Amino acid sequence: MTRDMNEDIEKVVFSEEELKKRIAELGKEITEDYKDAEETIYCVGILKGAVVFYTDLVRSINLPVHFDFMIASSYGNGTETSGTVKILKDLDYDVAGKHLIIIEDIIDSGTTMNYLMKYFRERKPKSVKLCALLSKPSRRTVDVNIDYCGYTVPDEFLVGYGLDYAEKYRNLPYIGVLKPEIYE
Ligand SMILES: O=P(O)(O)OC[C@H]1O[C@H](OP(=O)(O)OP(=O)(O)O)[C@H](O)[C@@H]1O
Ligand code: HPA
Ligand SMILES: [Mg+2]
Repeated sequence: MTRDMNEDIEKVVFSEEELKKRIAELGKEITEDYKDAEETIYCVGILKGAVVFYTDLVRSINLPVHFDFMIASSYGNGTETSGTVKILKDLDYDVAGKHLIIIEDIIDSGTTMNYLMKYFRERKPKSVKLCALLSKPSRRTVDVNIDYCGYTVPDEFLVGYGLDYAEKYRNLPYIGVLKPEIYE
């Protein structure tokens, strides 16, 4: 078995350079939208998938923001959602009256974010918006409103840039499609 992850990739969907450019645009848009906000802005990353996108995005937002994270998981080791969202780590802060920007890697079936959005709204923030790098609308089973979306993607299982298959490939610097023999 090779240790070179690149050999498991059928095609690159978004290169490192493309991601960098698009994330800079998202950061600029967010900076503009929140430039007059008076209350604290919390950037909430949904671990583990969002970790790579989160660190790049927050550095392209030119405003003071606070960091917080949730750990949520629903996929286990497969390519299909289990349908049940497990919260493994809650927010650290009381976010009532604050602005929340939820940062997520991908909205696929929508199960995770539909569940988490209800959870965030119950915490009575001043506002809550969602920034997702990727959206796969063809797979949606529940509605999710995405305020800032990096790219709309077709129905393919993607890896890299935080996205995993059975915990692997998260540290690829680009987003790609796995060769079918890897997960069949
Ligand atoms: O729209 P959905 O169908 O719910 O899929 C999207 C979610 O699935 C993945 O997380 P996963 O549960 O695999 O955990 P991870 O972030 O640790 O990879 C991904 O990071 C999203 O959080
Ligand atoms: O396409 C995907 N890749 C990795 N993890 C995911 N979780 C939901 N969709 C995906
Ligand atoms: Mg996730």
